[in-house]
Amino acid sequence: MIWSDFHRTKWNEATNYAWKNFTTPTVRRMFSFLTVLGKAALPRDKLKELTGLLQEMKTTYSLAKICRYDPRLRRLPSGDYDYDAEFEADDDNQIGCIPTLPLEPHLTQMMATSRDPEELRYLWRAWREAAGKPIRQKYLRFVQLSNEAARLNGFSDAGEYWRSDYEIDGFREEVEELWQKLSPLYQQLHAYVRAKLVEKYGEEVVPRRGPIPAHLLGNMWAQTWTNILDMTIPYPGRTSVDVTNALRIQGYSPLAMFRLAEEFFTSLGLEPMPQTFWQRSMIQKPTDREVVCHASAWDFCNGRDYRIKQCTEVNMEHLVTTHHEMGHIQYDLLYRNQPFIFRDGANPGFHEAVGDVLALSASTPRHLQSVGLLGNVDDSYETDINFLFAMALDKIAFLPFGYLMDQWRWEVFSGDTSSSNLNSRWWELRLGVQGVSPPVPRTEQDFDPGAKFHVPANVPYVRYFVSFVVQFQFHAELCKAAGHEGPLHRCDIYRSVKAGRLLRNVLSLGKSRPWTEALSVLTSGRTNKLDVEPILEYFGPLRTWLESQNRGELIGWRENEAIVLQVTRSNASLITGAVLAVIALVLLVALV
Ligand SMILES: C[C@H](N[C@H](C(=O)O)[C@@H]1CCCN1C(=O)[C@@H](N)CC(=O)O)C(=O)N1CCC[C@H]1C(=O)O
Ligand SMILES: [Zn+2]
Repeated sequence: MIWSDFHRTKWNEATNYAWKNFTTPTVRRMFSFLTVLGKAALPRDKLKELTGLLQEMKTTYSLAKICRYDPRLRRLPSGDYDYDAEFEADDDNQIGCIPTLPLEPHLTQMMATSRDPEELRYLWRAWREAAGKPIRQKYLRFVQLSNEAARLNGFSDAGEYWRSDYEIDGFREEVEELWQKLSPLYQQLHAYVRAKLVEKYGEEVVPRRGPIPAHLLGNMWAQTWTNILDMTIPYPGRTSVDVTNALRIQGYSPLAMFRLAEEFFTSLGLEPMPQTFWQRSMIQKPTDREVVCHASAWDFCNGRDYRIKQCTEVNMEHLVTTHHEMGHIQYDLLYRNQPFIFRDGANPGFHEAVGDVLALSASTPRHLQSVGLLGNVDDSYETDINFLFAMALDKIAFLPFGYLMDQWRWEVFSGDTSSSNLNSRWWELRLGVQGVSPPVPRTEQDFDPGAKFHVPANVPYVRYFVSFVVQFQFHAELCKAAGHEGPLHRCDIYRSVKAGRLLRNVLSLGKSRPWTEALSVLTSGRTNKLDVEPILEYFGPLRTWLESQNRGELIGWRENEAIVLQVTRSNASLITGAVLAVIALVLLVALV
C-alpha cells in the first residue's frame, strides 16, 4: 500500500492517542515503541533511495584502499607535501600508485606503530581522500531523507529521533554536563601526552601550547591513544599492561582470545556462547573475499543464532575489543526471553558498556598475571600509575571524541551545520573539544567525519560516551557485590558469582523498563542517574600524579597554534617556508 498523506495522518492519529489510555504500563510501553516506524514511514521510492545511499556509503568505506607511502613524495616550499600533484598523477596512475592498503589491518597497524610524522601525515590524509571525501554529497542527501523520515515519525529531525532512545527530556544537556565534569581530567592527560610528544617529535611538529596534531596519537581518528603508550608511559621499565607480545609469544590465536573472553563471562555464572556462535561467527579476515572488517556483534532474533564478525589481530587492543563484542552477545542472550520489542539495551550506552565492564577487571595487572599474560607484578605505586595511565589512554582520551561525534551530527540533522560549514564545523569541534588539529590543511572539499565508520554506517555514537561513564558505575557496584576492598582500579570481579548475579538481574530486563530503573536495580536504589563519580574515583590517583607532572605546562591549548595554518591548499604552494616560519615566530613571540 502506498502511504498517502491521508493514510499517514490517519495512522498517526490512530497510533497517537488510543494506546496512551491503556491501563497496563507494560502494554503502553510496548505501543510507545511499536508506533515508531523509523525509516519505514518513508514513501517507498524514498525508502529505496535512503537504503541505497547507506549501502553505497558503507561499501565505499569498507573497500577504500590507499597507496603505499613513498618518502620521495614531492614537497612544497612550505614543507608540506605536493599532494595535489601526487594525487592528480595518481588519478591517471602515471606514477605507479596502485591503491593496495586497506584500513584493516594495514592502516590501523601503521597508524599504531609508525613513528615517522611524514608517513603518518601521508596515511592520515590518504585515508580521508579515499574514504571520506567520496561520500560527502551522498551523506548530505542521506541527511535530508533521514530528517524526512524522522518528521514522519513526529520528531523535529533525525537527531531528536536518535536522542529519544534515552527516554529522558534534556538528554543533550545531561551529556553536556557530564562532559564539563570530565573535561578537566582530559585536559591534564592531553597536556602530559603533548609534552611527551614534543620530546619525541620536537616543537616544529608539536606546538607546546597548541593542539596535538591528530596523526601522532596512534589511531586513525585519534579516538584512543593506547598505541603510543610506549612513548608516554610514566615509569618506563616498570610493569606495563600491554600484553601484545605475551599473546604472540604464547601463540594465542583469535579463537583462543575469544575463549579467554568467554571464560571470564562464565566465571561470573553468565552465559557461555551458544554452539552456533562458534560455528557461524567470522573471527578472522577471510582471504577469499572482501568483508566489512569493522568489528560487530549480531543477534539474529531467534534465541539461538548470535555471531561476531571481527578481523581479529593478536594484540591487546583486539583482546579488549573481543570482550566488547562478546558483551553485546551476552546482553542479547540475557534478554532473549523478553517480548521481542523489549529485546534491546535499556539504553544504547548500556549495550556498549557490558563487555567493557568485564574488560576493566580483565585488564588489571593482577588478572593478567593470573592468566599467565603478565610476569612479575608488584603492588608498587609506579605499577599502579603505569596501569592507570594505560587505562586513561583508552578511557579518558576517548571521552571528547565520544562526545563530539554526535554533537556534530545532531547539528547537521538540525540544520545548524550545513554543506557550507560541514567540514569546518567538524574541525571546530575537534579543536575546541578534543584539542587536536589536522596535520594538513582542510577545506570544504573534504569530508573528514565520513572517514569514521559510524558516519557512513549511520550508527549513533553518543552511546559510547554514555557507556564510558556508566561502565564505571557498573564496575563500582559489581566490585561492591564481589566484596572488593581497596582502590577501585585494582578491583577484579573474576569468578564472583554475586557480581554475576547482579549483572544478570540488570541486563535481563532488556528494554522492558526505563534505563533509570535498571540503574536503580544496579545501585540498590542509591541512584538512577548517570554519574561521573565512579570514573573520577577510579582515576583519582592518576589525576593527582598528572597535576604534579604538569606543573609549568599550559593546561589546555591555544587554538591558533595549530602547526598547519588553515590556509587553502592552493595558496600554500605560493607561500614559501621562510614566510611561514616568520609568521609562526611572530605568533610565538606575541603569545609568550
Ligand atoms: C568496534 C565496535 N564496533 C561496533 C560495536 O560493537 O559497538 C559495531 C559497529 C557499529 C555497531 N556495532 C555493533 O556491533 C552493534 N551491532 C552492537 C549492538 O548494538 O548490539 C565500535 O565501533 N566501537 C567500540 C568502541 C568505540 C567504537 C569505535 O570503534 O569507534
Ligand atoms: Zn559496541
